[in-house]
Amino acid sequence: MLSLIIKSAIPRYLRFQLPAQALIRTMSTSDGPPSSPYTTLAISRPAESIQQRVMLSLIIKSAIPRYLRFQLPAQALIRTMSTSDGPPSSPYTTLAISRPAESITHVQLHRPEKLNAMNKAFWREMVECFNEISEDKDCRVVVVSGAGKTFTAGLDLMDMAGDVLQPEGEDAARIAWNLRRTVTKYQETFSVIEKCPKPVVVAVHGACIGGGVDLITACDIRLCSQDAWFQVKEVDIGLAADVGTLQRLPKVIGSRSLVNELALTARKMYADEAKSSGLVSRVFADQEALMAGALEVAGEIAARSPVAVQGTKLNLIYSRDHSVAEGLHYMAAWNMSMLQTQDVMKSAQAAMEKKSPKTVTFSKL
Ligand SMILES: CC/C=C\C=C\CC(=O)SCCNC(=O)CCNC(=O)[C@H](O)C(C)(C)COP(=O)(O)OP(=O)(O)OC[C@H]1O[C@@H](n2cnc3c(N)ncnc32)[C@H](O)[C@@H]1OP(=O)(O)O
Repeated sequence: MLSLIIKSAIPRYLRFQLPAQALIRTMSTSDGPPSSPYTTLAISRPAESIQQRVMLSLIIKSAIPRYLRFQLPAQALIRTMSTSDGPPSSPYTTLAISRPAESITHVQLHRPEKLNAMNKAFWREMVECFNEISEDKDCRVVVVSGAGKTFTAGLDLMDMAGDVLQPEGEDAARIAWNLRRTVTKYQETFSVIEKCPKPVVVAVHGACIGGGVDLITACDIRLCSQDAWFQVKEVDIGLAADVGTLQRLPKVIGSRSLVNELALTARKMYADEAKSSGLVSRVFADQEALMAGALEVAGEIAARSPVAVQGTKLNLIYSRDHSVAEGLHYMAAWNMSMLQTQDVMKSAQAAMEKKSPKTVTFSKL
């Protein structure tokens, strides 16, 4: 029961494996029953150690969502967390999460010894992570990168054998249904990036293979280092890419012929061609410059009105998938509410005073 409470109390992407005890007694309200953030429910923990109280108090202060929180400071201390079996500073086994600067969340693919190949945990954890980020008011922009010598080697060919090669089911219909479920589930792993209202900047170094291309085409801004290469590898392993590349890449790269060539031949595309074709917007000399560049772009986004930024992302994606007339119609409906934000007045005033948007304080969204 308590483990259920703590699991729901702290966003997973900011959480690491907590001891079974939760610290609920530390919370109190003036107008409700003692030891509770509620007015109609009293919550208590009959026994707990002081150590647990101190540790959990720190975590709760940094990460607890509003519905279980009572007047806490708005600090997020992601770096203080660690797990025994995953990367440092992360509640996940395949992702390392950090906050390199205010309002920026860095999600690093983190299985460097396997070239960040996408195993079953990865497909699940990305969904959990981005769903948390979507709700995290302290995050305005996300940077995605890969740990180790390469961005990602794509689908984990060892781990996926069961799901893909030996799907369960008593007959063809049931096998097919299970496969459909699997593919749909994996599609969500990258669709969550697109659904996340916070812009996602991806920084690619080294190889970006198969599922890696699916991932980056769901991101909003793609940057790479000079050593990066991209490969729509799926035909080489006997399948049609099924988690986003065939749907999104044609909307990213202008040339349909080039998309077809890449997807049908699995040839590698190197950084310069990725830039000239529009797959990436900038190429940096090396990984260090790439990460500095990605964080700089993220910083520019984070400094602007989150109402404006998130509305821009949502409407760009909507317009990509609709006619101009439909996009304009949607935009008008969007801005009939969003133009009422204080952010317009604050930003316009800063512009009139020739000040950077970085000097303006915007409320959380
Ligand atoms: C429902 C389906 C959903 C999604 C489908 C997606 C489709 C795809 O992603 S298709 C693409 C699949 N990936 C590949 O085909 C790439 C395979 N890997 C390679 O070709 C090479 O590893 C390399 C990327 C060219 C790098 O070569 P190298 O620098 O020589 O390193 P290695 O020694 O080969 O690898 C180091 C280490 O990583 C393991 N590894 C690499 N790739 C994968 C992978 N895709 N799956 C699992 N493991 C991988 C490799 O085995 C090595 O591990 P050791 O334990 O050290 O042996």
